[in-house]
Amino acid sequence: MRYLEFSFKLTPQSSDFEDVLIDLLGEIGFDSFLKSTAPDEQMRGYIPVKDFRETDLKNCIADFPLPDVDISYTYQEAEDKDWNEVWEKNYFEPLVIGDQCVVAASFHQNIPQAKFNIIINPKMSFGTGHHETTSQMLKAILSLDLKGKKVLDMGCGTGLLAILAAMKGADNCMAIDIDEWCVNNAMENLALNHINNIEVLLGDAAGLKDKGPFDVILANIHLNVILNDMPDYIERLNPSGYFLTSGFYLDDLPRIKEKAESLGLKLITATDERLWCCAVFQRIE
Ligand SMILES: C[S@@+](CC[C@H](N)C(=O)[O-])C[C@H]1O[C@@H](n2cnc3c(N)ncnc32)[C@H](O)[C@@H]1O
Repeated sequence: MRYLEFSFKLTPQSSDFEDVLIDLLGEIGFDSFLKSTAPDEQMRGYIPVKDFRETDLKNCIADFPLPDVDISYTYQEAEDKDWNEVWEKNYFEPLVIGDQCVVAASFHQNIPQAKFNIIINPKMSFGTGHHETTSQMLKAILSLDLKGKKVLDMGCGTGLLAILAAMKGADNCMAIDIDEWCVNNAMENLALNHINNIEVLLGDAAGLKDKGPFDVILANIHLNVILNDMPDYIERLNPSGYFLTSGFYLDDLPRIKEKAESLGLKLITATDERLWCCAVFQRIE
């Protein structure tokens, strides 16, 4: 898939402002980001060429919710083939969640071992475990007993969450993403981890009608998709089943909770890291 690579200059520069911009860009089709790691370095964002509409981007910047932040950008076409190398050289270190879970790439050396060892070749797909939403989802999955459970991972990205669920004993998992690149990358990652009980599909909530039901549904996407598609997800969730969701800010938890409660869910736990929230709900009706 052809991508555009954007460099965003935020003045003043701040990691929190970048997080807010990432959230907004996610809503207009950007699906991968590299935050700045040094003063004067520019944050980068990636969007499939087919999804880019400059008016959406201009509106997004004009409506930026924090006052006194100036945002400018430049862009160029990114070649798919470069990205694995960029990650490999600069960004992707193994993620270690205590002695429970390690996420590493096949090019890493001397990887620490844990109960669940996952290999991911991230390419352009979101979901190496390094984003606060993914790492909180991993921790939430680690806290559940998934033996024999049917799991749905909506917005699977690299497939990382579904892979951990399968390693924890889940059965008949399904992983779905709207982006063909992610679907291919997820299938590659399943093979790398020798997982053969996850079906990966291209699509969104509209394709769920004849699927499931599921005991556990995972959805780390973003606020608008979760609010909009939650009824379709929950229709496929078994009684007492769990809905684990992230991709939104802690400030938006009340909206997510209100929607979830209207669908017969009860909030069990909510965590937050660097403004990002992850919530675990259980179906009580
Ligand atoms: C924030 S990433 C999460 C990836 C991975 N599940 C993780 O936890 O790291 C969101 C993913 O959702 C996908 N996505 C966006 N809108 C979607 C929709 N309406 N239905 C299904 N997937 C969607 C994107 O392509 C992207 O791969």
